[in-house]
Amino acid sequence: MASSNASAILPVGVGYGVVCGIGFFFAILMCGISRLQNRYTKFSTNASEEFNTASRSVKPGLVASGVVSAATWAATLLQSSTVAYEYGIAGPFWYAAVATVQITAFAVLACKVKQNAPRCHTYLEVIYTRYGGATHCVFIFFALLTNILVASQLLLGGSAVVTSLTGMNVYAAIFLIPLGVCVYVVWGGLRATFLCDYSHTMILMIVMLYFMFSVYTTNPLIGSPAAMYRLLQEATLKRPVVGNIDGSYMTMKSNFALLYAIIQFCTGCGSVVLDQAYWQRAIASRPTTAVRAYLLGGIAWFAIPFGFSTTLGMAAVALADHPKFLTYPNTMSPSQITAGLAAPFAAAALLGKDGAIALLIVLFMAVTSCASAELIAVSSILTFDVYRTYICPAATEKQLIFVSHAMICAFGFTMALVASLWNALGIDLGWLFLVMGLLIGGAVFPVAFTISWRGQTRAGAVSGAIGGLGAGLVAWLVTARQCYGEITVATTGREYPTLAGNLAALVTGLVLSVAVSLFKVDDFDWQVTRAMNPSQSANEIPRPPDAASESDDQKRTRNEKIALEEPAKLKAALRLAWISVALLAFILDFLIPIPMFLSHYIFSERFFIAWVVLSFVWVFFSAAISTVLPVAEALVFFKRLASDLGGDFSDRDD
Ligand SMILES: NC(N)=O
Repeated sequence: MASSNASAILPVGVGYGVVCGIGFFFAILMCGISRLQNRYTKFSTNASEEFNTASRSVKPGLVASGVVSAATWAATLLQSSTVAYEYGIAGPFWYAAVATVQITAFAVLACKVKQNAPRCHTYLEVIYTRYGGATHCVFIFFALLTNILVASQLLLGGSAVVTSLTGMNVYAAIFLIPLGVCVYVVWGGLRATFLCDYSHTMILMIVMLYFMFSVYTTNPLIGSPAAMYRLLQEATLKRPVVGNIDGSYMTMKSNFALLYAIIQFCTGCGSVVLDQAYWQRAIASRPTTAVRAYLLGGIAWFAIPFGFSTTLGMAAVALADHPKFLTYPNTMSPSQITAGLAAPFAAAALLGKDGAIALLIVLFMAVTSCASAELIAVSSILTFDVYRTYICPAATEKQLIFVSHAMICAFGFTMALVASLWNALGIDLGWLFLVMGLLIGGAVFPVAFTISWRGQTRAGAVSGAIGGLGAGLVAWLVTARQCYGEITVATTGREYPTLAGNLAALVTGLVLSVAVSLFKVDDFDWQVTRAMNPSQSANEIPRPPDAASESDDQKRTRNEKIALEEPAKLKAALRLAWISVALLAFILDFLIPIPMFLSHYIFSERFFIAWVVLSFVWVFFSAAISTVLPVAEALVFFKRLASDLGGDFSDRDD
């Protein structure tokens, strides 16, 4: 089980300090920011449009930072390092390359939702409007399943690390991590999660650079790319990688890394397309900038798993038999590997207690900022798709806000409960990550087609989702039984069963939704979904006219109206999205890895140094997109806020 604390190198108080102290620090900070927002801007957190969609006004830099944050799970840091430890340099590259293309591909859906349902709150509302209640309920199931799997993975990964480094009780960690997050999300809604995303991503970048500079420039145990290269060559001789050419850690010719990439592709399709958190960021952004935000966010996110695990995952390989490694004289056990402990153990070996604390902080930032995105996403589903649709269609603004708040708390508790259940059953992060795609993959294409293909029928959508789930489960269990003779947690978490299940679910969902729809193809009129929620602006609580510079806001509203009325702009954005995604997929998923795979290339020392330099450059570029761009965009706002605050203080002095 992941909760072993034999290797705890920090006192238990540090675990509680990080989880409670930092959690509540951010809760108080975000509550203060929300008060400033209510006082000095026209956006009130007491309006449900603002609470759940940030008034669809967020600029692309902040959305990009939010995309980076929503996509940065515990797994992004831990699982990517696990695959570096298991498969060598190919693991981090495939992890980052596959998921980056999926995140940027969401730009296409972001554009489609702006074109075809510009006033929806959730993608499920589009399904309800197009196909009615029964189909809606089927997809609510898949949506909530996705959120529960993603959110419980966060807590499972986060708590395993806190427990292993500090000895903190694993259940205490699972329940305390979401507590502070619930407080600030209840207080500030979606805009608070964007601001929190921003601050957490900035800290994450700083700590990541701290690790990178230590490992590759100063640390006495490694200290340079050349030393890392030498240690990885020694590791190849002592612990060659099965399925890699010459057992080398320094090659893209890694059969199991390639298998992993396919599983990652299937899992990632589901966790992007079915996660309301991604749709929410598209919905929150301005129509004409949603595409840019997703392209920037996806490209920026690449640096996180790539940079982090090319550093700490590879350091875990290099130092696995060093006396400072926490498992010395043994190497990591299979359960420690699959729980995601390669990176924490490497951090502790490299930098002792400082490294362990830095790792705890960076992981806590990833877990809490993604948890905030999940909380507000689920709250929107339960508020708009369950409460307003089936329980109280005439709900007032006050009722919607009350339900949103209650659902955030309810989901915070539920994610902790489910994570505790996984932990009690002995299921860890690695298992959940590989299995998730086969449970949700069937619904991926039906959901994507709902917003993008007028021909998909209700029967096509439902049969694709349910048929995909059935096919995924059967392929998974049958393969586990056939390959390993029994169905256990261990055998069902292996590569071949999860590969079979993930592929079966995704492909069956695609084939059934297309084939069944073509049987009696639909000709849906997008005007129906474009007309959804027509009176939303009437729900907004008006802010006092002197509370903000109305001229800016009026200008923005006018621009957005123009954008909505100018389909040509959205068409151009869609073309940009398709071209960028195709180009990125070609470069990252074919041009770079496949020739190296086919030619069985093993990195030379110079090539490895260039690879490491690339990871540094990408992390700096990513930091600029996700931390500098949002501030640059908001300079005008900050100037106005400073003058409003100055005005208030001088009024008080008078
Ligand atoms: N978001 C992921 N796949 O780490």
